[in-house]
Formats: sequence, C-alpha cells, structure tokens
Amino acid sequence: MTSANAGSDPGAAAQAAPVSDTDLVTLLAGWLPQQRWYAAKQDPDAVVGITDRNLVAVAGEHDLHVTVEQVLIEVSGSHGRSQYQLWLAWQPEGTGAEEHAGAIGTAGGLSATDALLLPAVSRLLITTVADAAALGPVHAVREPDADIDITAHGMVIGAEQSNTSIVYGHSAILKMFRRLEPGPNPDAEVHRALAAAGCRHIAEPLGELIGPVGDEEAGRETTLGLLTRFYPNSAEGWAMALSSVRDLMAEGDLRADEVGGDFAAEAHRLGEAVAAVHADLAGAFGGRSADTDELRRILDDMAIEARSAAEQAPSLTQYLPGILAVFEQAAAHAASLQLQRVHGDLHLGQTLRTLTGWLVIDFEGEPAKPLAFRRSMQSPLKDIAGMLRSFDYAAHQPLVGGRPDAQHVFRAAEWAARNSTAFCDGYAAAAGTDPRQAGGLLRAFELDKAVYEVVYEHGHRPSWESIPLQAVSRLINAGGSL
Ligand SMILES: Nc1ncnc2c1ncn2[C@@H]1O[C@H](COP(=O)(O)OP(=O)(O)O)[C@@H](O)[C@H]1O
Ligand SMILES: O=P(O)(O)O[C@H]1O[C@H](CO)[C@@H](O[C@H]2O[C@H](CO)[C@@H](O)[C@H](O)[C@H]2O)[C@H](O)[C@H]1O
Repeated sequence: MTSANAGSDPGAAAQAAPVSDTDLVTLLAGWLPQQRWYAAKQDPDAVVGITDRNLVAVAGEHDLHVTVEQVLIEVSGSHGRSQYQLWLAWQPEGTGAEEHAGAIGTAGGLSATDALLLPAVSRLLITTVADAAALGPVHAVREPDADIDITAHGMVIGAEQSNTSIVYGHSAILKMFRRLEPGPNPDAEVHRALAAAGCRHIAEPLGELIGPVGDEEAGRETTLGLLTRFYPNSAEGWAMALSSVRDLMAEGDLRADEVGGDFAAEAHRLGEAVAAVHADLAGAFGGRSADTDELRRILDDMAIEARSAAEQAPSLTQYLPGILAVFEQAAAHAASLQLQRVHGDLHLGQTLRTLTGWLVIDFEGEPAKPLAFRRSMQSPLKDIAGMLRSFDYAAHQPLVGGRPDAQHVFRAAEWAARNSTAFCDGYAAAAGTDPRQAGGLLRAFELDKAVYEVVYEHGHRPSWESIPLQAVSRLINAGGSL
C-alpha cells in the first residue's frame, strides 16, 4: 500500500512516492540483512512487503536537502512475521549520498539513505517532539514540563542495538523503534507510568513520536520513537562489571574482595534499585498472587520454549530432559509466585550508573516476544533471574576464546556468586522479601533465561554460546546459582 502524506505542505502531499514499491523492495534486499535490528537475517525464506509509505517532508522544507519518507515493511518467513519501521532520505543520484555511512542504494535516478543518520533529519525529529507537531500521519506528544534542547546536534549511537537511538549532545536520546507491533509500546508506557510514580531509577521521559501501524482497519496509534533525558556521565552496568572482572583476573590468586574494582557494593545498590522499580511497577499497574493453574501454565510455557530452543540450537538437545525436570520440580512452589508488570529483559546492559545511583532502561521486554506477552503480568523473579544470568555472563565472557585456566575459571565462578549474592541482599533489603526464598522457582527462571540465551547466542554471537550453555549444565546439575 502506498500513501503520500507530507508535513504541513499541501504541495508535498500531492507528490508521488520516490520509487515504486517493487524497486524499493529490491533496494532493501541487500541492506536489511546488514542491520543489527533486522531479525530475519538468517532466514533464507524471508519475504519483504511494503505495508505503508508516507512522505513526511520534501527537500526544501524544514531546511532539508532530502525528501524524507517513513516506510513500514512486513517481513514474513520461517522465523515468523514482523513489521519494521524505516525512515528513508531520497536525493538525486550523484550528489554524494552513495558515500554516506547510511547509504542504502540507488533506484530510478535517486539515492536512498537511512534518514535517521542525517543531522538534518534528527533535528527535524526533535523539533517535531518539542513543538508537539506532526509530520504527515506521524504526530508528537511532549511531556508537560519537558526541557528539550532543539539546538543540540543529533548523532546515532552504536550499531549493536535492537533499535536506532539518536543522542542529542548531552541532553536527550531519541530511540526510534525498529520492530513495531500495533498498540502501546511498553517502553513508552512504563517510562510514563514510572515517571508519574516519581521513580528515581529511570531516565526522565520527554516525549514521543506516534503514528498509525497496521492495515486501515486494524491501524492503531503506536509509539514510533521515545525521547528521554540523556545521562552523559553514566556508565553501563555491563562495562563496569567487565572491568571489575578484569581486575580480578589480573590477580588470579586473590579473592574478589582483596583486589581493586570489587563490584559487590554496586551490585547491592543495583538490587535495591531493581526492587524500587518493581515496587513502583506494582503500584502503577497492580499486582496479585498467581494461582496453581497460572504457575503450571508459566512452567509449561518454559518447557515449550525449551523444546523449541533445542530444535534451533542443537547444543541444547542433550540437556533437554534435565531442563524439563527442573521446571517440573518448580511446580511445588506455587504458593510463592507473585505477578505484576516487570522489565522483561533485564541484564547489566540495561542499567546505567549515574553519579547518584542506578537507572534501569529499555522496558520493551524481549524484542522477539508478542506485544501482549510483553505487557502481561509476569513474575519479578524473571528480572532477578535476568540479572543473575548477567553476573554469570560478565564473569565468564572475558574467558571466551582464551586457553582455559583453572584459576581464572574458579575466580569467575566466585565473582558471579559474590555479586549475585550482593544483588539479592540489596533486593531483599529494599523489597522486604528475599528472592532466594523462592528457591526452585528462581532456578527455573534462571534456566529459562539461559535457554533463551543459548538460542540468542547461536544466532547472533556463536563464539559466546558456551557461556549460557555451561550455565544450563550447572543449573541442571548443581541446583540454583546461589
Ligand atoms: N537515557 C540514557 N542516557 C545515557 N545513555 C543511554 C540512555 N538510554 C540509553 N542509553 C545508551 O544507549 C544504549 C541503547 O539503549 P537501549 O534503550 O537499550 O536501546 P535498544 O532497545 O536499542 O537496545 C544503552 O545501552 C546505553 O548505553
Ligand atoms: O539488549 P537487548 O534488548 O537487545 O537484549 C538482547 O541482547 C543482549 C546482548 O546485548 C542479550 O544479553 C545477553 O548478553 C549480555 C552481554 O552482552 C548479558 O549481560 C545478558 O545477561 C545476556 O542475556 C539479551 O539476552 C538479548 O535479549
């Protein structure tokens, strides 16, 4: 389907799409699989279709030298079906766009570029949010009292993300969601609810870009981009944890509490911060106890996922009976399961240490899961298990690819246990309930996450697959990590 809507200029609205849908699909064929956020990279059966095209600004308007088109594509294949958002910049071929970092290709005498990489387009987007204005069918909401600096230069950060984020100087970060599902985006929804609850452990939301997604009947207002405050002097929890592990490995004969860079005090504070976020999520969205049937369903779903994971990642096959046995044993803990909204994909890379404390970011949940699941009530143990898995990752990742050294392996396990304990102590102190008392259930959630990670690494970083795989083996054979 092709529509040609443009900003506030009725002349632009009359313009046709720069190239035909067929030419556009051909153009995208080589570019999409190179994008980190494109989940169908490994799918040889993937078929790309165009579901919507909107000319949102034409060259000459808004100080732009390019024409900007928002394109929604649907990709179907053996991986399933998903919808993605693209922002394309068009300009005449031969004007240098082909050399640009975001160059996509040429068709019909025009060059296409990933528009989000162009400073003029990033300026247009932040100005649209600051003015609570519209770009064709895309409109913006600005949070009351949001302080938005539209003069700050926008720059896309890091390639290893599920979405594309533009950082504006030291002031704001705009995350443009790549994979879209019609309806409320949990990242935007949760940021807004937690800000209203006065939560100190999230990035302050500043505004949103919103547009219709889906066919004309099902088309629903959907968050396309989320603008939050940027914390320039923050460090990612993952980077901090890795440098602590490196310090430890440098002095292989000393314990974690005897060398510099011990992370345990930070892990404790992080536990307190996650407990505070959970309490605010329960306050904002409600919470309740799960009944026996619900617990059974959760554990059955883990078993279904594990069976499907073993088909995708053959390294899991030998562990499958042990995995299923752990889920079966966990059913005995029905009484202790609470349900509420959670983060859903919590790991050290989703945490930022500012000068004053920890922030939790990226409340989208697991990107590959359906929206209804990501917005559903789940167990906070899922997030806690995610963090415990992340301590295990940080401890063992520096050993990947090297020659096994028994002392380093021992120290890695010690670092993971020390920081997992500190995290749970911090969580228990702030929440008043100790996640370790959920015993078999926490272990089931850790195992569920480790199984997910084996598949994730199999697809994205095969040399890291051994990290979660060894954890699967440990969790089956030796009980929980704590
Ligand atoms: N408010 C912020 N302040 C500083 N850095 C941030 C902020 N939000 C995100 N980042 C950085 O951007 C990275 C990607 O953000 P994230 O929300 O996890 O995106 P994605 O969903 O694409 O993975 C984070 O790992 C962090 O380094
Ligand atoms: O951050 P995303 O929402 O894109 O999450 C996906 O990618 C993560 C890797 O970036 C992946 O996390 C796994 O690796 C981390 C180290 O890079 C580690 O800290 C996590 O514990 C581990 O799960 C995450 O699983 C995936 O959903």
